[in-house]
Amino acid sequence: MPAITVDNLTKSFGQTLALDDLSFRVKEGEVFGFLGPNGAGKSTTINIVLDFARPTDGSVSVLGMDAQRNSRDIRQRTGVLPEGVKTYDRLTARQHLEFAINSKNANDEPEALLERVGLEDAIDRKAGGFSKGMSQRLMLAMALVGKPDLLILDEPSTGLDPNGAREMRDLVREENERGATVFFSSHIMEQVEEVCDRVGILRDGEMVAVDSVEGLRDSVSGGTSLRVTVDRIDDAALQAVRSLQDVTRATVKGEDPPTIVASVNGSKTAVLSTLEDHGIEIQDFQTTESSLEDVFRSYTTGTRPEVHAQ
Ligand SMILES: Nc1ncnc2c1ncn2[C@@H]1O[C@H](COP(=O)(O)OP(=O)(O)OP(=O)(O)O)[C@@H](O)[C@H]1O
Repeated sequence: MPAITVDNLTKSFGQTLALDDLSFRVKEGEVFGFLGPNGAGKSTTINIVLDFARPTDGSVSVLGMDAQRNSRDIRQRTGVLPEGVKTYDRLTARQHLEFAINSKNANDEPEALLERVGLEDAIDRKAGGFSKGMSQRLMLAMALVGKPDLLILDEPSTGLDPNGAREMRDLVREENERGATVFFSSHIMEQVEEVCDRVGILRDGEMVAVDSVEGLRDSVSGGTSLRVTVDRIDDAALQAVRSLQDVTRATVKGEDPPTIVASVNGSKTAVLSTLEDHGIEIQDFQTTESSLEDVFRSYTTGTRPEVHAQ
């Protein structure tokens, strides 16, 4: 049973079509990164999953239950970090957690939870004096209450410094190892790379790709750039490289010594052996993965790519 099933979901706000017949699944036990540029519809989707907003059409089921009819039961088993941190100025960190623990009938210790998010020293301070990152950490600690089966985190790294962002990734991993399914949104591809089993890319309310980060990289043409420094190059050798099945492009940069820059989707050794077969001596070579920025850009700007889904 998937942890989240979104079927043909549509949401309009007046003339704005925020979600357009959106369908996808989040498998039980996986970390699923929900990516998209500003305004793509990530928060709208999450709000419908949590029944904070109602769909115009379509349906959502969470942990096998209908998102609208069983929202109370779903929330008991789900930890949520909503978009836009809202803490209560007059309550301390401890009081925030006591509130969350009571409402979930859980038996967690506030100290232990705050320690996990690096906020133990501020346990008896009022949240009104917290920085953005501290508030975000507190909200995250609240999401962890009751060992939820599903964690839904909307832009969890907002307001966190690089250390905080790394700790956030560690927490996601720990929770996943405990058995929780994690669904989190981000508009920064790099943030999802280390922790996500799969990534879904949303654009204008439609899913344009669902795959592993590796798979997404491979799907973008010229996924890897190979640079080969050689003693010399001739037309025949260059044409032979260009005609290889896995090579989408090959150019020569520099003269002394020349460097061949090739976009390769598969085997890189074929490029090297083809050059050697033409009597060309390889002095050095290196490969560069296309950056995740490139992948994200290729799916979210310009003309729409073919849907690449698993
Ligand atoms: N309450 C609302 N009223 C009107 N339009 C809305 C409302 N909520 C969202 N929208 C519109 O729906 C679209 C999707 O917005 P949404 O907040 O879901 O995007 P997002 O992917 O979460 O963006 P961001 O990364 O900026 O948070 C946008 O065009 C937005 O203006």
